[in-house]
Amino acid sequence: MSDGAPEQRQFLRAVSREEALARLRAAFVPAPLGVETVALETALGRVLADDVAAAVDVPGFDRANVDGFAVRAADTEDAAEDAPVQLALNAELLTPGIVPGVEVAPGTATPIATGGMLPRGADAVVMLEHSDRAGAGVAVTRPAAPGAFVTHAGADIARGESVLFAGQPLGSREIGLLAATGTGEVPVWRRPRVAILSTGDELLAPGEPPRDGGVYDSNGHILAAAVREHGGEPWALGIVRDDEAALQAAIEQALAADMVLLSGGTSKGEGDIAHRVAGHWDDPGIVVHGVAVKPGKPLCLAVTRGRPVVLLPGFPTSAIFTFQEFVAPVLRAMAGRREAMRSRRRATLPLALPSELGRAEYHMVGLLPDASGGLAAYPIPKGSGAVSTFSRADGFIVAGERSRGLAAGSEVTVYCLDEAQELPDVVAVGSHCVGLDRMLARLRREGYAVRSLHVGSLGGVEAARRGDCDVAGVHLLDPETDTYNRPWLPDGVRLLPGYRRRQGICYRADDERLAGLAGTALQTRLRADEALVMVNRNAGSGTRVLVDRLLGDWQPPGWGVQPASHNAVAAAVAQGRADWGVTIAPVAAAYGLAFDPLRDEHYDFLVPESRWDRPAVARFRALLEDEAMREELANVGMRVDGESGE
Ligand SMILES: Nc1nc2c(c(=O)[nH]1)N[C@H]1C(S)=C(S)[C@@H](COP(=O)(O)OP(=O)(O)OC[C@H]3O[C@@H](n4cnc5c(N)ncnc54)[C@H](O)[C@@H]3O)O[C@H]1N2
Ligand code: MOO
Repeated sequence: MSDGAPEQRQFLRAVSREEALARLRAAFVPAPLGVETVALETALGRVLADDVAAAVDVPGFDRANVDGFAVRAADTEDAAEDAPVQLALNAELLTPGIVPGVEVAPGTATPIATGGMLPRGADAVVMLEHSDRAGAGVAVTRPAAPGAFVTHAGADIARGESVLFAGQPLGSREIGLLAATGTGEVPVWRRPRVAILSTGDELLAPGEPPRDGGVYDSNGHILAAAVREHGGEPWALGIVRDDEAALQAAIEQALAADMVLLSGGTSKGEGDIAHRVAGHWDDPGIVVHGVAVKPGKPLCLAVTRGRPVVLLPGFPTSAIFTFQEFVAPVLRAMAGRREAMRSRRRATLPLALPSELGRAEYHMVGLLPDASGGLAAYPIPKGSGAVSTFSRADGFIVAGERSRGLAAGSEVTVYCLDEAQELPDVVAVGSHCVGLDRMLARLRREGYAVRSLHVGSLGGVEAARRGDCDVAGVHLLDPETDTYNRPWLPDGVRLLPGYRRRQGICYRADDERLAGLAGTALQTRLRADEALVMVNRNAGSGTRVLVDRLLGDWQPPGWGVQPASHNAVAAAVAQGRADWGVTIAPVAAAYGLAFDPLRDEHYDFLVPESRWDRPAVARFRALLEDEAMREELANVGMRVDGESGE
């Protein structure tokens, strides 16, 4: 473009994951960066750069394994309970660390402690329990075979034996081995230094006060921690503004590292400048821009001055997912580590999962033990723009480039992100609610292991039907019967009445057009003033039914804006994108908005019959009757008094 407008370059042809990895490897062959020697105390997590052979035997001498007497086995051959063999005691006591000075001659014995060094002449130890000490002698009541209760020198680790090999990551167990062989320092691979930059004018460092339009830099921090987990040394360079010169300077500084990671600005928007900076390099510079995977399409892989420079997408789940899939293997190789193998599990997919043709789609899932002893994989319905998607998932499933999606009930392979979860005492799924959060927090404090997964009300209904959860929190309004939740109750599932959340109209308390108005007066004003903009709710939500009733045929300005959560409505009003909307009282309060009640929404729990009497579920049910709990719920705006469930 010539008019000064930012250039909008097309992505290079989006390549497959395999092709992207192959191109990167063609331009950069990852290898360990050099050796350094570190003290054993600081070796945890490092990777051995050389084999380590034992310089000593372990044990270093023939060692007694019990408290007793060092003897010649042959002397004890005829010993018996009723015919003990008498041995004369030598005048020394062999505690650990004492080098014996007296030979065990035939007919004699030397007192020895566990860990003591066997003296010349002795070839066995008689346990204290099989002897009677009498004056200057000892009566042995059981024969000892040669070698009894003795560990010979080098039996544990022999001098010269290789105890650990190059490439071995050092955990506590390896450190124990090294210490036992007297190794005080170890050769390890140098940790690759990875510079990490986050780009975007909107970014705030965690700890800074929030501001309108601000976004906390989560990518920089999750990446730094992940770099460390894979054996690198993060070099956090913080936030760079969307300014080409500033970014260029920051990258120049960052290239002192062994690898550079940037996130944000990979896509095609006007502020997306990172790839433009990388576009100037030709040594070889960008090798991949665009990968046929979701999340991660805009990933950009470059190599300059012999270093990989990776431009990760700004969306948090895309950023960390592409880091794990494309960058971590390279980083590990540079750290001297092998590629990590993800453990896999088979699971059933309870809900259908549509998928785009042409991109391999990675769907994050939460795993729940199902009724038949297997696992159910619940897709986490937030997209790659969400931070919580990757951070809360147990693993992911893959729908290939040619897949249009997976049917409900499919058997799937789940690639696990973490090692096995603790088996929970109580599994809560469904729609998220701060009231439920408080109840689960209480259960946790009481010692129950709680697992909660936010899969929406309909996901909750399905989980309850399949028996994959203990309680499913739902708030579904059937407009035909004007009833909450009960119409969705599957066979074999009970309804546990929960609490009610007051719904009503929210507006800014300082909006002079509305201040102080309530009830009919408020609604009349909303209709009268055409400058007042509403924010609607998504079709299918219980709140939308309420909004539709409130509006009738009227479609005020803002009607088309239809977010899917109570919080989004309150945020739109608080931030001035709209002037009023319908939300629940606790959310309106959290945003400091005025609130005029309309009716109550019922938030209830679906409990599979088979789980009703489980101790944790019984406790959960009891909590709804508990005075202190009710007070806590009331404090966050939940109404637990009176009838519920209808
Ligand atoms: N017209 C198109 N738009 C987009 C496309 C496309 O193909 N055509 N691709 C979409 C996809 S897929 C992704 S993924 C994103 C990637 O966007 P960018 O890499 O350019 O990232 P930004 O625009 O800078 O930010 C996106 C989003 O992420 C937030 N962000 C950025 N950095 C951080 C950080 N360090 N910590 C937390 N959050 C961060 C940022 O505020 C934005 O909300 O592009 C789509 N668009
Ligand atoms: O492909 Mo983007 O990385 O989905 O979010």
